Amino acid sequence: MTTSSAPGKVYLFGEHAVVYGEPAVPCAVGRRARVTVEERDDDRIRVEAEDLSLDGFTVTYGDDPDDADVNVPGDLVAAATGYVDGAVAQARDAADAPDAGFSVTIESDIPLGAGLGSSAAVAVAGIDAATRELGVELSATELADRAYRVEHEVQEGQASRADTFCSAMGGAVRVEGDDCKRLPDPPDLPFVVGYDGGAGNTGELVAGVRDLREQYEFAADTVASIGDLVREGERALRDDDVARIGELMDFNHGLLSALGVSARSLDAMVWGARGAGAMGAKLTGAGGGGCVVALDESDATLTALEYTTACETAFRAELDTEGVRRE
Ligand SMILES: Nc1ncnc2c1ncn2[C@@H]1O[C@H](COP(=O)(O)OP(=O)(O)OP(=O)(O)O)[C@@H](O)[C@H]1O
Ligand SMILES: C[C@@](O)(CCO)CC(=O)[O-]
Ligand SMILES: [Mg+2]
Repeated sequence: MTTSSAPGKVYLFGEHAVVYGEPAVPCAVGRRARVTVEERDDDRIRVEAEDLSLDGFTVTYGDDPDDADVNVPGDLVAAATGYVDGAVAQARDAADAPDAGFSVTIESDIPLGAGLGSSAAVAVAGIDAATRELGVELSATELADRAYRVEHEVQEGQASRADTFCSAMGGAVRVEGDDCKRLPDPPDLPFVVGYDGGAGNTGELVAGVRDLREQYEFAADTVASIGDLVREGERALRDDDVARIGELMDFNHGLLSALGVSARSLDAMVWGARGAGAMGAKLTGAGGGGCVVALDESDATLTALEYTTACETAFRAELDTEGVRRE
């Protein structure tokens, strides 16, 4: 039996634009998905996940999708297992064990579909645990690449390397196309996260921006403007200028909102944070619902979010400098 964990992330800047080759800077945070894998005597996959919004599920399936033994409504099986299935396929490929069967258990404190990179964390930790269970040790770079391939497939070709590279490496990273690098650990960024209890579907939200970008030149210009903003944000990071980082986060939220990926709840939390004196606040990840990230050294934003109707829970998040971890 083998267990690995990997962190979730928040975006300082650049989500969605990074899918079209612009730069992005996500930061790993101290919320993790833990995946335990045990090889089976048969070629079936059994997935047990207790932390899903579905109040947990157990799914056992083989190559024939009709023979799945599930305790969740059938239409949720793909949603619940897509990334795990992809991770298993990558592990079988890496270990040249096409018929390996696994029992997979997932525990996670990363809310699903909330913009904190739960899919990337599950994919990274799942590939690492399954390959090590088969006696293969992959580097963090290869794990990131294989996990990217999972997201790219599940999201039907609409994924960047940002989430999975960040989850594999930890810390703050810069991703632009295939160019992925770990940045020097940024200054002490006082992250506060607000969560509306909802979720967005990354594949659908990314498709919406793709369609806008194809339909309107000014939408493509908006995506390019996010790229310019990220390059300015990198200068602010190098200068340890947290106030300017916050200003750019505010601006980034406005551009994402123009691209249609914010939501009433996310805007309410962003304005609640700003009203409390946060240095900056923006949605994080795919959007559509889920989380916002704000910068505030005081507890004012945390308190303001707790009293914001749209916010189900608010919490502080710390930069996690460790990526995938062998438990
Ligand atoms: N604890 C878990 N157990 C099993 N599958 C999970 C778990 N957490 C996430 N997943 C998988 O990841 C999917 C959510 O991924 P999605 O990309 O839509 O959101 P996210 O990664 O949380 O947010 P974002 O991509 O915006 O950062 C779930 O539908 C499920 O397939
Ligand atoms: C929306 C997006 O940019 C980030 C999702 O967390 C998608 C991706 O980069 O794969
Ligand atoms: Mg995701």
